[in-house]
Amino acid sequence: MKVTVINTGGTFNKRYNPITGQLDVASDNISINKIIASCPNVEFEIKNIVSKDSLDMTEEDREEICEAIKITKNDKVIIIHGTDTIHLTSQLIKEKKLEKQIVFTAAMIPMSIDEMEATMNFSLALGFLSANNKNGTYIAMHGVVADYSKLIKNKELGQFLIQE
Ligand SMILES: NC(=O)C[C@H](N)C(=O)O
Repeated sequence: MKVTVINTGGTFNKRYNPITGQLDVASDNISINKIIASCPNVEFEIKNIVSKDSLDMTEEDREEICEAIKITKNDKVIIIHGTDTIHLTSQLIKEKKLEKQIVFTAAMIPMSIDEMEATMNFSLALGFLSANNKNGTYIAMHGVVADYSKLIKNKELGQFLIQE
C-alpha cells in the first residue's frame, strides 16, 4: 500500500522549546517517523507543509493543503492537522471536489509528551486506508473513523465524538 502523509503541524507535532518555555509546532517529521518505523508494509511519501497550530492557518495555508492533495499521485492520503479547524480544511476539500481517500488525523496531546494518543489516531487512519477503497474525506480520531461531517470536536471535553 502506498500512502501520502501531508504533515501540516498541529498539537500532534508540538515540542517543548527550552529557551522560550513554549510548545512550538515542529516543522520536521520526527514524530511521524517514529510511528512509521513500525509499518514495513506501507510505502510512505511524506510532505511537510504549513507547520502551524491550525488556529493560525490562513486561507492560503488551506489552499496549499488542497494543492498538495491534488498533486500527489497516491489515492490514499493522511493529513496530520490541528484539531481546531479540521472542519474548515475539509470543507474546502469538499468545495474543490478532491476525489481521493483522504483521512485527517491529529492529537490533543503532543507526541513528544505522550506517544499513546497520537500513535493510536495515526494507526487508526492507516488501518482504515488499508481496508477502504472508497473516495471520501474522513476523520480518524479517538477510536473511530467517520465522514468528516459526523465526527466533531467537543471543545468542553477535548474529544472527537460521533454525531448521529
Ligand atoms: N489539538 C490541537 O491540535 C489543537 C491546536 N490548537 C490546533 O488546532 O492546532
